[in-house]
Amino acid sequence: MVEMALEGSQFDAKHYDSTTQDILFSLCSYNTGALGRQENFTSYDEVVESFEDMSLQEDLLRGICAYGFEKPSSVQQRGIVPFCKGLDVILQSEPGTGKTTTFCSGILQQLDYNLVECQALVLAPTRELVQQIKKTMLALGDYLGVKVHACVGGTSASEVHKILPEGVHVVIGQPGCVADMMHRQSLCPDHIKVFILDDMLSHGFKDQIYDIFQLLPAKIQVGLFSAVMPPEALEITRKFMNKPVRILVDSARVWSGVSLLALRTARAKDGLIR
Ligand SMILES: Nc1ncnc2c1ncn2[C@@H]1O[C@H](COP(=O)(O)OP(=O)(O)OP(=O)(O)O)[C@@H](O)[C@H]1O
Repeated sequence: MVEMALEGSQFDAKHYDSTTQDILFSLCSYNTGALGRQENFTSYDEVVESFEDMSLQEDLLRGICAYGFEKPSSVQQRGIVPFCKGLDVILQSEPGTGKTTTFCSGILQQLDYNLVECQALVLAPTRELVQQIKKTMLALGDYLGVKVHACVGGTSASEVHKILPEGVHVVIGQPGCVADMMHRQSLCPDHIKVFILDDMLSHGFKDQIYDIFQLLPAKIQVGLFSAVMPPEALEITRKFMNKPVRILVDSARVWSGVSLLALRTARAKDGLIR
């Protein structure tokens, strides 16, 4: 989680260089040749300009509203609905543009709250990011009663054994810690139906990500959220994703229509400003 620009002024051209374009292009053309280029992707152009029109559960809408969000960012306008429909999603946009809120909403909408088992697994590269995602998930899911466990390096095995039997809906963690929990069978993957990689691909965790994929159920929704799309993204898409929706949002208009007050309220709640 980084400080965000209120005026959308932080566009960093290096995130959108020709390599990115090449990778997105190769994502399109994988294994299909020019004629079948779109076959490996789901085309999805819908833009939903208000949270109320996204067919979200009442209690999720209440959580979004209580957090101070009035209008979705461009990323959220394009990403929340396909994610809620269970589609695989690749979403690229710069930090601080609303990606975390997008996948948290998508997960919260799809959980079965009568089943207290881990149904969604989120991987993030750092302890701080894991804690921030947990905070957002708990805040948005407050009225739904979501149970979330953060799994970061340094958590003792006995602590994990204490927490997990009480039941969770979502586990968010650093990859080493999550892999360890799964190998020790402290975390049962049988009910996991959503798997998110948040900002993981530029951090060199490929082997751990592959390891975790092998332990997950075969039929799973995958979301790839990142500011950059390194070549590993192509490989993950080929191996593990099913006709994903691609969303690439230019930062210039990402907060268009979102009030300064809403942004300031959310930033204050996130501890980014006083
Ligand atoms: N619709 C909205 N209205 C107002 N504020 C919002 C909205 N969506 C997100 N925010 C706030 O904007 C900030 C960035 O949002 P978020 O964490 O979802 O972005 P991100 O792209 O995941 O960032 P990062 O990549 O740095 O984790 C947070 O403080 C969040 O609370």
